Amino acid sequence: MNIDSRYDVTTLVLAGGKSTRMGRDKALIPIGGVPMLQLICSIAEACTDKVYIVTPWPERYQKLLTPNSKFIPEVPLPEETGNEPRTHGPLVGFMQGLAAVDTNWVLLLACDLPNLRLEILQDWISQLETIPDHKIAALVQNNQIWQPLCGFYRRRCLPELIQYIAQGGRSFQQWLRSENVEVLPLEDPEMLFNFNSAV
Ligand SMILES: Nc1nc2c(ncn2[C@@H]2O[C@H](COP(=O)(O)OP(=O)(O)OP(=O)(O)O)[C@@H](O)[C@H]2O)c(=O)[nH]1
Ligand SMILES: [Mg+2]
Repeated sequence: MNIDSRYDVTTLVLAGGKSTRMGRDKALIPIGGVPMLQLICSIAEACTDKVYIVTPWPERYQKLLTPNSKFIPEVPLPEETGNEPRTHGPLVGFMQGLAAVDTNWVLLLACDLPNLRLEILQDWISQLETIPDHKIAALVQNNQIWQPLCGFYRRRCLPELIQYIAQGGRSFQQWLRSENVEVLPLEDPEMLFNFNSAV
């Protein structure tokens, strides 16, 4: 891996979902004895210099914090009323995290990727410098569907993202359809397996 690359990438880990399908907080499910959020942050710390957890409830995860990770507390958007649940989807969480980043690239990760592999992330990071300037993201694609929660975004996509969200957009797929995205290679799709229901 190009040793300079890790310093130009910040990891944002999204941990603000309601785990409705799973029925319990996916971030806390242990994998080999380690809560999944902690596992993801440890892997992220091994390949990027800065790691931020974007969540509306930092106090819930305080004890899991790995040495070089910090919280970005998520706040409701102005149009969200006090009666609504304090969560608004991964795209808004990503936007709020991105606003706090000062590197050119962001590695965005869900908190429920039990098969995440450090060496694959390192390999991707080492290739970031070859991605053409006009591409705002580099993601795995399966059957025309982008895998938005395990891939890279340029920080400069923030103004476009703010605009899309201000217009009411909340869908990664829809937003990405209007952007230039590089396809990331992934031989084994198992790495992107995520937990959604108890099996
Ligand atoms: N920060 C933040 N993360 C979110 C939000 N909604 C979902 N996520 C995260 O996005 C990732 C993928 O979300 P899902 O797989 O849909 O998980 P979920 O929303 O908790 O589960 P469901 O309620 O079953 O959809 C997980 O890491 C979630 O924690 C949100 O509003 N804010
Ligand atoms: Mg969800």
